[in-house]
Amino acid sequence: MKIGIIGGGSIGLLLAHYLTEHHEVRVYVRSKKQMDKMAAEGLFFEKKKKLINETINVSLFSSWSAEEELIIVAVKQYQLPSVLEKFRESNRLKNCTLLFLQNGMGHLKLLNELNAKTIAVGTTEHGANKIKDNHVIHTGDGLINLSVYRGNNVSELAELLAMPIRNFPFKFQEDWNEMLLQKLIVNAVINPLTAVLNVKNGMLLKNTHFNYLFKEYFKELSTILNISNKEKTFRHLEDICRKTSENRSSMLKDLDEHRPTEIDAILGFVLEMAKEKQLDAPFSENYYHLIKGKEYEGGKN
Ligand SMILES: NC(=O)C1=CN([C@@H]2O[C@H](COP(=O)(O)OP(=O)(O)OC[C@H]3O[C@@H](n4cnc5c(N)ncnc54)[C@H](OP(=O)(O)O)[C@@H]3O)[C@@H](O)[C@H]2O)C=CC1
Ligand SMILES: CC(C)(CO)C(=O)C(=O)O
Repeated sequence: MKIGIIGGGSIGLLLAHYLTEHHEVRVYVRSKKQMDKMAAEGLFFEKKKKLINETINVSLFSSWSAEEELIIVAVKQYQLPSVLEKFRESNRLKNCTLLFLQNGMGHLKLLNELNAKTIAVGTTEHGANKIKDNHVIHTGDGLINLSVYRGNNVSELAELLAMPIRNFPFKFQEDWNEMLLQKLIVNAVINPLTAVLNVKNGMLLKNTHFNYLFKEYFKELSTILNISNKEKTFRHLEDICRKTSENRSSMLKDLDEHRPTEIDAILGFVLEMAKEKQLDAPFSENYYHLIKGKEYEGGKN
């Protein structure tokens, strides 16, 4: 199958490496510098200190013309508007299946107006880190959950699922809302807390004061998001925190590196839900503004 990956960042390059095994893949980047480097030197894929150099088809996204059956969008949530603008200009989008892999749920309302054949959403449980324009490190094994958000022609997703890739599983989920909520709650608790407190994920369990905030904040979020099995979800959250105890969360890293964060996609969405349901959200509101304030200050901790 022909697959286009929009965004040659950590997740885009990770996907390019693994999907090339069974599919005809092309990565669409936005800078000519990155395209030239990848074209000249290939992609360097690193895992557990083993380095592979391979050829990957690469083009500028400005030249994208919806030729692929499956388009995977691997940009950050706040980078979606310019991608969607180009999608809307294409009269061939109706033939494509789009798969969006952004964290959070703030982007869903943006997808409704697209006239693609099928719109799928996914959550990524891998860790990946792009260290150069053509060098990505697979830092943590996981899986990608997929679900259909709109449309009923799932042939491209079925093809993806039917050709298993070693160490890179895809898992189909019936309920997109439940799938995204489970990931949202993890990111909504761990990311803002670690970013405000400037600590690794594990410290939210180890430091009794931070752990108190972790628990109280989960209670607020699980009410706003109407989480049905609160105990099970809380255990899952603790488990992720334990498994990633040495990680600096992506939000903390974004602030460290003076980049915008995905706070709008994550807590912006939570605050909209709270408003809709007329629920108080003191923790969420505070963490939202603390992170926005840090972004404004240039992310200096
Ligand atoms: N990295 C990880 O381990 C994980 C990431 N995720 C989620 O996956 C999503 C992607 O994250 P990640 O890969 O880390 O992010 P990165 O910032 O590494 O990559 C985003 C890429 O998108 C590119 N991009 C932005 N706008 C455009 C455009 N208009 N056309 C073409 N390319 C564009 C950027 O290009 P440029 O470099 O030129 O700015 C960048 O290379 C996020 O929502 C994140 O939360 C989820 C779980 C784990
Ligand atoms: C699971 C977690 C919290 C791991 O750090 C993550 O997804 C992130 O940092 O964005």
